[in-house]
Amino acid sequence: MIELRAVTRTYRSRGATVRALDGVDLTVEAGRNLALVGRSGAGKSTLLRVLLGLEAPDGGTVHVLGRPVAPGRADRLRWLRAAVGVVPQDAGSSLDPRWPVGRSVGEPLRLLGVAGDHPARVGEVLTAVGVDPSAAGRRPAAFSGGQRQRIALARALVHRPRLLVADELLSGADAVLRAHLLDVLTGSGTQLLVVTHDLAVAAALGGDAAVMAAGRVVEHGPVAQVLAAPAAAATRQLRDAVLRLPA
Ligand SMILES: Nc1ncnc2c1ncn2[C@@H]1O[C@H](COP(=O)(O)OP(=O)(O)OP(=O)(O)O)[C@@H](O)[C@H]1O
Repeated sequence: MIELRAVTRTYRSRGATVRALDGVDLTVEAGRNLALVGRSGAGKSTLLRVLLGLEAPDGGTVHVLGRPVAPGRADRLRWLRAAVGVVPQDAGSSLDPRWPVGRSVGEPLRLLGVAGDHPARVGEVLTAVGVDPSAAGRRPAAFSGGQRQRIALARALVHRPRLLVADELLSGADAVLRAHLLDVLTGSGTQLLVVTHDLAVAAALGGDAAVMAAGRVVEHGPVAQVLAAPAAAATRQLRDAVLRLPA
């Protein structure tokens, strides 16, 4: 599904050089859920931007479904947009405030030229994420932050992508909403790539975890194994920081 080889991305800001990606190698087989875990600044969002063809790496290669990914004209990346649904960071604010939410959710169907009854599919996917489809005519301001997150998730799932990429979708959510969103994600039948700084979220997703630190993937394996015997210092640090309720 995903193959990154020796991917580097350097930023220069105010005279300083930041190696956001410092030789990333990552292979994700089709059908395996992945949590991309790391502290703030580890390079997770940069990796996603490169993976989604939003930004070019300075070096290395990026393939999705065996096809090379590079930034370019929208029509050249249509296959990638069809294959990958994206819930952006700050998902609740990603909806157009002027549009009824049903229009935002249905937009990928229109842009990708998906055949079928669009309003029916929008209603179906809103129901799946726990939003009453009869509210599809309202604008985002009429919904709570949590509901807007659900709607952004519906928009990412509406065209039945092969892979769903969610950047920190679960971190901002309250515990009950988080549990619900996890159920929706794991029940969607779509392969998942979830970015999180919380190993507890990775554990709840099951599947694999790839841990990033200082622009590299320092550990990658089944999440149970990563948690039981973390090989990298960065993983141990994240594991020891997971909040636990007192007994
Ligand atoms: N456009 C940019 N210009 C300059 N530096 C950048 C830019 N984007 C990212 N960086 C730097 O690259 C490094 C990696 O950032 P990135 O956002 O990928 O990390 P992250 O793991 O996603 O962090 P967070 O969890 O806080 O979103 C950081 O040091 C960041 O400051």
